[in-house]
Amino acid sequence: MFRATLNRFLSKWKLYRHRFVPWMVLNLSKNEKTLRKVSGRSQDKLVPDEEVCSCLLRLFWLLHKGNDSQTPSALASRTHEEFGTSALCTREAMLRSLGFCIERKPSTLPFAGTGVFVSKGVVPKGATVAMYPGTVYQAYEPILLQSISNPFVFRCIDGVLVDGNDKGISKMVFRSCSGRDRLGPLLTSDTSWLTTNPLNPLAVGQYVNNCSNDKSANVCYQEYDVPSTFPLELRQYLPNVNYSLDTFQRPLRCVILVSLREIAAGEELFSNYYTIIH
Ligand SMILES: C[S@@+](CC[C@H](N)C(=O)[O-])C[C@H]1O[C@@H](n2cnc3c(N)ncnc32)[C@H](O)[C@@H]1O
Repeated sequence: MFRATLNRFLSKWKLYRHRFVPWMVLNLSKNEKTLRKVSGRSQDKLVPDEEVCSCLLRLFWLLHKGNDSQTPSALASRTHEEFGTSALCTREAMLRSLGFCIERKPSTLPFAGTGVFVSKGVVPKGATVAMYPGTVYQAYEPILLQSISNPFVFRCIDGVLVDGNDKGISKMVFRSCSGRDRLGPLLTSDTSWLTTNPLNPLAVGQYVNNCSNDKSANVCYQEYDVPSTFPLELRQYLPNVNYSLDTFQRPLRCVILVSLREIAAGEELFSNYYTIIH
């Protein structure tokens, strides 16, 4: 009995420790060696930034066309129920612009909670399948409090952290930073990923589970720094925000999930939590 509980705790810890900031800091160099061994190509982008950008723009323009009758502040003040009725439209926009839909459902893995599945269409190899939403912290910024018991903190290769937790203090921080950065009535980030029906249907990447021996990775993480040329009116669909105002000048870091092979409808997405991205 005690042994079974201990084993359960140890296997949970093995998955969580890669998201626990003090552990990450203490194991940085060791991790990077392991990660390089696991991923083999820790430095390379699978898909060029231009391709990622054009895919996001295709989806965002379509979402925008559906929403342009409403002001950004009206969109921001929508209730969960109103988002619920528009979930169909956002999925329709995703299917039309990308050729597939994804959604959150109970994972096929026992005790793994929620996972992300392809629900319609086929994901081709090298497609932008999801985005990792959350507050972006530079390596020197304070995140210890937010990271406690938080399995959603993602570390990029340069030490930048993305907190994709949609609950508690993480949720409050995201909302507050997003409100701070709005330009008059114009929003520069999307807070609806904190609800059950994100306006940007890609913004569920934080729920992708880790691969295992019998469920190999079909997606991997890749950094995408939003260029200054990214249309201002479409920034309201980006599910990331900088923690500090002094980082407002640098390109916003987004993390996307790229398909490693063709993925059919019904399949669950799995990443490798060890994979370092660039
Ligand atoms: C970033 S969250 C992923 C979303 C999570 N499934 C949920 O419902 O909140 C990471 C956590 O999911 C669970 N998890 C992820 N991959 C798993 C796996 N292969 N087996 C068991 N649990 C897993 C672990 O609890 C881990 O700490």
